Amino acid sequence: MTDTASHRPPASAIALASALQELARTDRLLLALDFDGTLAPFVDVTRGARALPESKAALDRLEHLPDTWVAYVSGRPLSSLETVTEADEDALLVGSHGVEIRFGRDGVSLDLDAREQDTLARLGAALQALVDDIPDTKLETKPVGFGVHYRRVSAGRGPEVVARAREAAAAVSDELTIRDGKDIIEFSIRGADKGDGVERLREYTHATAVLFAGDDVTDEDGFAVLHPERGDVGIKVGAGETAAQYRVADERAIATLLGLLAQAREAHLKSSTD
Ligand SMILES: O=P(O)(O)OC[C@H]1O[C@H](O[C@H]2O[C@H](CO)[C@@H](O)[C@H](O)[C@H]2O)[C@H](O)[C@@H](O)[C@@H]1O
Repeated sequence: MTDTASHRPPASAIALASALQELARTDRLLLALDFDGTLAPFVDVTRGARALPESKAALDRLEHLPDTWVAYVSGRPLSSLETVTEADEDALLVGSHGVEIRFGRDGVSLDLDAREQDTLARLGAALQALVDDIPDTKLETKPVGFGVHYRRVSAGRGPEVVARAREAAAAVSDELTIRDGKDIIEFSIRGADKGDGVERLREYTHATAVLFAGDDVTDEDGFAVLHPERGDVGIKVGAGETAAQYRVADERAIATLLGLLAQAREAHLKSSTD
């Protein structure tokens, strides 16, 4: 097998603990975190998802420390991300897979042109007709696209939903960005990705090292822009091929790591002011 980043087995737990200790000592630390499947366990009702309390507590500690930023990088629309993260108005949020950005009180304007608005309207109509026709599917409307959810569809019928959604979308436009997620297929009229979001965050915070964690295929764009040789740390949550250096089992493991990182960062900042 070729030793490309995505085929290399992620390093051990001991190596990860040591990388986090090193990360805690960086001058300007950015945590850029995927939400669903990384901080929050999956649930049927999308607006009901919340970060595990242990993760939320660790992130609250971290975001109150000097030279430390916590950002959420998600496929969710910003409005939905604001709700589920319970973020305050200073939060750093990247929504819609990198298309929507809200850094603190600076808003975001998408300025869709007439052609984009038309494509969006026709795409919405086509996918709405589809979910109306397939029981237990649901359409999620996003500022630049739509997600067809099929978590509640009976086992084994997912591929059929995906195939029919692809077909319906293809009839509208052949220029869509298509993302297969966990029990969701998404179509977007704009093509930014989570890597763009992480890069924007890095520029905005002037971070000297970045932690990015994610569970899904779309998070691979985030791992791809990391620089491990400069101290960045990428953590894949769960199974699947990845370019991340490290892997953990689930959201609970992420909560534990965030607690350890908060402790190490607090200790480092305290020792540098003593
Ligand atoms: O980038 P993420 O923060 O991981 O967001 C990815 C998608 O998350 C949401 O859908 C997923 O979570 C739902 C709630 O647990 C679950 O019901 C669904 O099956 C999952 O696909 C969100 O609704 C999507 O917009 C995001 O793209």
